[in-house]
Amino acid sequence: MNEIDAAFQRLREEGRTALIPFITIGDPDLATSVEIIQAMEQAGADMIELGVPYSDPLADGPVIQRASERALANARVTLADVIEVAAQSRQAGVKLPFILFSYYNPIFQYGLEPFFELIAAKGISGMIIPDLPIEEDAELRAMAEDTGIHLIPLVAPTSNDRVKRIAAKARGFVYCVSSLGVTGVRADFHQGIDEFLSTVRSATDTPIAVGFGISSREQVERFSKQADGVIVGSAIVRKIEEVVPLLQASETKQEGLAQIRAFVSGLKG
Ligand SMILES: O=P(O)(O)OC[C@@H](O)[C@@H](O)c1c[nH]c2ccccc12
Repeated sequence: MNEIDAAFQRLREEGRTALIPFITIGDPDLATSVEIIQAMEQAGADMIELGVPYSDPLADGPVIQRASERALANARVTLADVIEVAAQSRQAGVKLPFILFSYYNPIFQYGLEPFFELIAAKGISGMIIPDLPIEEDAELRAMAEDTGIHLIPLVAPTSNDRVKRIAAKARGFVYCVSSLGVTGVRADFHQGIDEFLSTVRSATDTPIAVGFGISSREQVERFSKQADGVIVGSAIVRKIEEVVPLLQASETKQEGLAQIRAFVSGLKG
């Protein structure tokens, strides 16, 4: 069974909602990313989105754009580097299911065949490709199905009649975007969010998770009532940005990691 499916089954049995952090790999460097992933698991994350830094992150707000710039400036982080960080984290004892998060271009440049060989070999359980719409994903979807690695689709409140088509093919979970626009911490969400989540829920038996703008325990609790998972990216990436100076000095690195751990565990209450 795919690790993402197993995680959701276990969470359902425990009556819990998945906490799914997103972090940009290579921010501030590749070795520290392994330690941040370990901190996420210690803080209670249930699976994790591993972001491939990209030069043109069109769907990202300023926080994640800056994280990508730091990663690309410090270490010129490639797709293969991100996948290697996942493998190193597994070797270090991290049990979390890994979801590779990448725009389509780095995957296309790498080549679909070698890409799937690599992620299958390195223990990636799912992938999210925000700029690959269902209308154009047939070839990649077929390869994902063959390898048993879940292609996790995004649906937005404006997806309307596409929701059913997207949800029907979903694997792993359906990523329900809570608001229009780019990623980034928000005080409120799309006004029709509750009806939207009900629509997605009724369109599939696949778990649904909500992301975009979520940054507090209250917001996590709010969405835990309607979804099987909650995704938090920018708020965590912003905390990492705040503690980068601590992470980059050996005598304060543990303090930096402790602050990240405290922030993420605070989301779970
Ligand atoms: O950052 P936020 O507002 O917490 O949203 C999650 C988001 O970071 C993560 O899932 C993500 C990062 N980049 C994206 C681009 C498109 C959709 C989703 C994403």
